[in-house]
Amino acid sequence: MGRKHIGVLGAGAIGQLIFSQLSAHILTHHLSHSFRVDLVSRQAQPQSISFTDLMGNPHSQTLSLLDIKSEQLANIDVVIVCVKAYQVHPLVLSILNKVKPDCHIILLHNGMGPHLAVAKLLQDFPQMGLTLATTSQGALRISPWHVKHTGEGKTSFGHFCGAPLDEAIQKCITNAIPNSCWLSDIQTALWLKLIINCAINPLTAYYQCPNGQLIDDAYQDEIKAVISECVLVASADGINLDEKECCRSVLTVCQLTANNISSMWQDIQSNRQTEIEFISGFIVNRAKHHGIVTPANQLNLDRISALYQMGNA
Ligand SMILES: NC(=O)C1=CN([C@@H]2O[C@H](COP(=O)(O)OP(=O)(O)OC[C@H]3O[C@@H](n4cnc5c(N)ncnc54)[C@H](OP(=O)(O)O)[C@@H]3O)[C@@H](O)[C@H]2O)C=CC1
Ligand SMILES: CC(C)(CO)C(=O)C(=O)O
Repeated sequence: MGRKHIGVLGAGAIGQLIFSQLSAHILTHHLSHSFRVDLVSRQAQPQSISFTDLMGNPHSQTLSLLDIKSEQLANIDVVIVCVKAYQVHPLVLSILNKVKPDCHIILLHNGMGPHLAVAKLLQDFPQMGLTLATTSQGALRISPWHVKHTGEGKTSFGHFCGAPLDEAIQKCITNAIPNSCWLSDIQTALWLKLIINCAINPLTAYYQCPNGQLIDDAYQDEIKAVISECVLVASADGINLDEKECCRSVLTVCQLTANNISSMWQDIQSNRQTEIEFISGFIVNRAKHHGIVTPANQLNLDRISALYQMGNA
């Protein structure tokens, strides 16, 4: 096997975290003859990035950084796309003709929907394949090139369509990322994460509270209504989830991340575009497709869209 080239696309919080984990693994296990990892960015290029681990220890990672427009994209065997849900489709569209004809694409983001559009794009690239992933690791970008690992958590990967990912690369990725695994059924894991985001993100952004506050009785009716609608839509989409288990998972995440400011509340605070269209919006759209009504998710979609518009008026 020749040296496999992994490109981490998107030098944000999660992209820098995944890049740091992969490059530390390749370095400490002397695997640089088999694997190379580059962070692919559209930003000006520093020599190194800083990474603060969960214990608060600082690390400096020599950066192997490619410009998104570089011709070296043509050497990449697999790209791990770590951008916001609304950035996925334009980014993938912009690289498809630049990477290897059999390049494998891994999407790692919150929310759901972009994979369907990407799978459509891949119909014109029959040698390519698509893997989907979800993570509950936490990362915070302290400055453009300094990311802090803020929470450990599981990362799951699974095949979606096209050619499957080379097993040696799969193994390298799961060995490098703590608590990560390859699942035969990634869809159920993605739906569960989607439901957690539908329940927590819009409510914390609307009520302007940390995740832990949603444990209060005052929020339980709203949370249950959101989850109940999501489970119904998931079932219509062929994914069977237990409503009570979903409620327990949401509660557990609120407890484990009690002091977290959800990504959606952070986005609203900074007047940044949110991922609401791919969280509550995905549920509302799939519900319409199946003729199901989802007033609780529609309310969250409307509330967050209005908050974003107010912030940008
Ligand atoms: N942060 C976290 O703890 C967690 C995040 N997630 C999810 O992971 C995904 C990524 O989140 P996060 O890393 O926090 O987001 P960030 O906004 O920090 O990172 C996204 C990065 O992608 C870059 N980017 C966007 N479009 C392009 C493009 N066309 N070409 C090159 N680079 C591009 C952005 O560049 P620029 O800086 O120039 O805009 C930015 O650096 C989201 O879906 C999020 O919800 C999931 C779990 C935890
Ligand atoms: C799980 C949760 C809600 C943690 O904050 C998250 O994924 C987010 O903030 O986007």
